[in-house]
Amino acid sequence: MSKPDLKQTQQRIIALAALGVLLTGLLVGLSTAVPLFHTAREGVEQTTLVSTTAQADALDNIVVRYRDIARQFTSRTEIRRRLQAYADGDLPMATLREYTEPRLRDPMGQSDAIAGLVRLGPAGETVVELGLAAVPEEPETVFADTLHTTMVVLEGQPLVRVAAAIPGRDGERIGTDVLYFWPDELAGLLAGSERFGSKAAQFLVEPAAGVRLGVEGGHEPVLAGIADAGRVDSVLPSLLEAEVGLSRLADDDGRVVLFHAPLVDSGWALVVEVPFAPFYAPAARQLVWPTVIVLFMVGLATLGMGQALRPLMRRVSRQTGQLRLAASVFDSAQEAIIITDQDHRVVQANRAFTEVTGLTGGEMGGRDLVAFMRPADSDNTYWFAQVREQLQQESAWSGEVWYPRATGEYFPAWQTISAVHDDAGESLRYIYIFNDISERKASEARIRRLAHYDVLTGLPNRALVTERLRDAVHRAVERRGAGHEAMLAVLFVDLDHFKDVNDALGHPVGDQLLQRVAQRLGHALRAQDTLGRLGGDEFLVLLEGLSRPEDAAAVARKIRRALAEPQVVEGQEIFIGASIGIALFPTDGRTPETLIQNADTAMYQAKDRGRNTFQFYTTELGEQTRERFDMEGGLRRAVERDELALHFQPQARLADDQVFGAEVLLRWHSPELGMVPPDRFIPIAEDSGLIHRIGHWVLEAACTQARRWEVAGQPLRISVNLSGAQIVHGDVVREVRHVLQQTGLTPDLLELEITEGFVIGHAERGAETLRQLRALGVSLAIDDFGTGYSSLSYLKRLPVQRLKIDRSFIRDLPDDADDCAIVSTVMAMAHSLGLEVVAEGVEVQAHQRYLNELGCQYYQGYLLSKPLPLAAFEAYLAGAQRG
Ligand SMILES: Nc1nc2c(ncn2[C@@H]2O[C@@H]3COP(=O)(O)O[C@H]4[C@@H](O)[C@H](n5cnc6c(=O)[nH]c(N)nc65)O[C@@H]4COP(=O)(O)O[C@H]3[C@H]2O)c(=O)[nH]1
Repeated sequence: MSKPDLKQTQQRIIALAALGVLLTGLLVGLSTAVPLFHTAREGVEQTTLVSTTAQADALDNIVVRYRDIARQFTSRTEIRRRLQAYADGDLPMATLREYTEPRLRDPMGQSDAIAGLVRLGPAGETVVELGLAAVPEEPETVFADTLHTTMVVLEGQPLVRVAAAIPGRDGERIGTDVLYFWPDELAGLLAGSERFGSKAAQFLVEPAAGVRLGVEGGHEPVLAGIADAGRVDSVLPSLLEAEVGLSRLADDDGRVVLFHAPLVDSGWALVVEVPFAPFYAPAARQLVWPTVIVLFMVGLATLGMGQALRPLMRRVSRQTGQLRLAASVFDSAQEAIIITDQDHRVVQANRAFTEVTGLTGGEMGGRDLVAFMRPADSDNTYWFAQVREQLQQESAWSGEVWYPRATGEYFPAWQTISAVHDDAGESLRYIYIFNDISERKASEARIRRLAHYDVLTGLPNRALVTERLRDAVHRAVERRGAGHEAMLAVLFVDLDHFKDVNDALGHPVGDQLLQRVAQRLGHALRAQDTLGRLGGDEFLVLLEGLSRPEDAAAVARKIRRALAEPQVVEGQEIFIGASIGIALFPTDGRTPETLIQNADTAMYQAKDRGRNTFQFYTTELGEQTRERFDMEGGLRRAVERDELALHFQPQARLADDQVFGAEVLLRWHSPELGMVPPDRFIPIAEDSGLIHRIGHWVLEAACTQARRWEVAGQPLRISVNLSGAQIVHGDVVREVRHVLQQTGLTPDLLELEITEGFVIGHAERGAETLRQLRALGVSLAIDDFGTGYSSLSYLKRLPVQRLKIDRSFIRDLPDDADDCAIVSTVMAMAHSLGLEVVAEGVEVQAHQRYLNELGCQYYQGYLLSKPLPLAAFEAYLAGAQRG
């Protein structure tokens, strides 16, 4: 309901209530007033009836007197005797008339009321007629009674006529006296109508004759037919019955009340006609004050009710507001809400429920919600019994359930059930509120998966593998505790030269290769073995339930065989080997961390042994690893601590021993480890990335020195060793350019040596970098030449100027035929490519001679000089110049 609607409803309620109070008040008023009015009305009516009856009696008395007068006339003995004689035929009419006339005139004259009289003989014949009188025209009616009273009009005068029978000797009628009376006395009474109220009128009615006597113009009696005065007509039946009573009439002339009372003797009746309104006005007036009081009280009650209703309405308004709020919360809530009865049957469901499930509240109405949803643990058939128990104890339950959608598919939901109790504490309704948590669960699963699985290969990651290893160790410890044998093996698998693949073919190819390797490793292992990826090109295999170390070796061989076949990635055939380190529980470690670390150490040893092989962990290996670790730490600080130094080994022409340059060789004087040979620390520097800092230092120091010699007028070409890592991962071109600019050294006084192994391993990218270096004006030499089987065609594509024959081929010259063949082949090859050759490790003159014979141009070696510190080298140079 909107706010204006609510206001309207409130106003309507107040209006209805006020109307109710008003009606009630009026009803109460009426129920009081009506009887009151009736009583008052009956009072005035009764009073008027009594007056009417009294008036009737008064009139009756007059008529009775008329009748008595008539009787007195008839009873005069002498006159009656004469009439008897006449009746008997004993007296003639004339005599009778003569005798009677004066005797009747006399008494008639004594009463003003008598207008006239007629004495009739036995046959109705007129004996005497005096005053205003006439023989009745309806003898049969008149003579039927001994005394007959009626109203007549003679000569336009209304008169009361009383006909009295004159009894004879034997009681028979011998004559009749008909007396006519002036009705003035009657009219006098009829004129005094004020006592019945203003505008009241009285009528003396002779019902049998159908006439009535009224007055006009104050006292003038008027006789008229009843039919002429219609109102009296309507009470005629009651008048004929001689009843006392009243009638209320309404006609075109208005409303009147007719009171009537009989005149007992004559059969006449008095009818009093009073106009309605003024007659009942006094009765109505009695109602004025009670009505005013009732209305006043009703008004007060209405006002009071309004006041009483106002706070009630405010409360209703508040509650309506709350209800409206609750309804809008119910309908606009994000959560699905279902209200059920105490048997968990759906009463109502909100819009969110429909949105989530696709089912409407109508479809759900009356459904058993417990049967509708499913427990999160589908095996738990008693779950709702537990829910019910908790609802009874705590009135609330929350947990995961599964709901169906309209499509039939189920989804997980987090649900809260609350029991809503009535005042008696009986649970009447349950409110189910739930959220669709399918997305949250999916992302949780995703996060769990990300946290435990490697994205690239889908294999368990380091965390999960470590966890599984921990579990396996735990199980193994328990088995051993129970007296059983339990051996575990951890195989640390590291791909050989994977970095080269990445560098040469790009990361996408590297990633695909890793995926293929993961698949092959997976196929090579049993289902119960664990395979994981630790990162980069490192994989870990966990083997349980081994009975001897050889079982682990067998698996390592299987892995090698699995990888032996070349992998084809994006059309390229890639041979990838793996170095595998094996650590065993319990001999090589009792915690996951130790086992993994020791397998890693063994893997390094396998790499050192020439790669693509496996190695069991040994205690000595552990020591080497520690030493390696210590060395890396020391090396890290070596540059700052100024522990590095350059040694220079002279290079000379074979033909005349003329020194033209020197190879720069790095030396590390570690305060902890003493003098460390480059063969030991350079690989560590490469592995740890320190090679970039160290290489830069060497380049800078060597060029600075060479520039000093150049400036001093003793230009010497220096050969600086470059590590493969510097070429591939660093920005060696920019670095060399920068150092040359910084020192001012003429570029062709700088030669960079790159090992043959590196050049072969990094065909394309390496060649490009060499071309850029060459473009700077420096010369390039391939170091350790002969160890890598470079092909002639391959060499042709590289911008190198010099080959340095590895000293391992020089050492046994000229006695070793193979070495002689290799060296002479290299010489021929170099010659055909227009490359110069430097022979390394020339220790004896036999070497020198032989090489000279082969046409080798340059050499270096102990024969000439060992690598020398700067001062010694400069002294050597000075001596050589002098020599
Ligand atoms: N037996 C014998 N040995 C001789 C003879 N003449 C020279 N040598 C040794 O042979 C090595 C020649 O250096 P390399 O082949 O470039 O081999 C170098 C080079 O690969 C690397 N290295 C040395 N300094 C650096 C450097 O500054 N940067 C890089 N990246 N590598 C370096 O360390 C390797 C070993 O260097 P060193 O121990 O100085 O060993 C040097 C040198 O002392 C000889 O007549 N007989």
